[in-house]
Amino acid sequence: MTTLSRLAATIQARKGADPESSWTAKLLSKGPEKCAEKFGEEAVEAIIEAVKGDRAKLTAEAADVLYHLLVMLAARDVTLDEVLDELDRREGTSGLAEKAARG
Ligand SMILES: N=c1c2ncn([C@@H]3O[C@H](COP(=O)(O)OP(=O)(O)OP(=O)(O)O)[C@@H](O)[C@H]3O)c2ncn1[C@@H]1O[C@H](COP(=O)(O)O)[C@@H](O)[C@H]1O
Repeated sequence: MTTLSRLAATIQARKGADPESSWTAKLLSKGPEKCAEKFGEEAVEAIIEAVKGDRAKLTAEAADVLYHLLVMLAARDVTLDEVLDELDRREGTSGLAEKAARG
């Protein structure tokens, strides 16, 4: 199992858990909208560090982004495997070719 798939499994296991027992359970208990808002906040924090160019802070913020992305997906019952399948489907297709095909 990769780090990301282990984290996704942990997050999945937190669904329905006592909100007082874990940060993830607490966030999930607030609903998908709150999870999405939190993801947005973490993404903005990562953007700020990317613009500033601080590698260590960007690394930490990127970890927050990945965690909060997985929580947001779990809140809407989208699995990491579904996202990875979509990436697999795109593999080998140039981004430029895909954009051109869209017209
Ligand atoms: N990777 C993470 C992770 N990254 C960030 N966070 C938490 O996300 C929160 C977001 O930070 P903020 O500073 O934005 O939060 P805040 O200011 O306290 O929150 P607000 O009041 O602003 O909403 C922090 O409390 C972090 O601890 C995480 N919490 C959990 N995990 C993973 O999830 C697993 C399960 O955690 P629990 O659900 O807490 O058991 C852990 O073992 C980790 O592997």
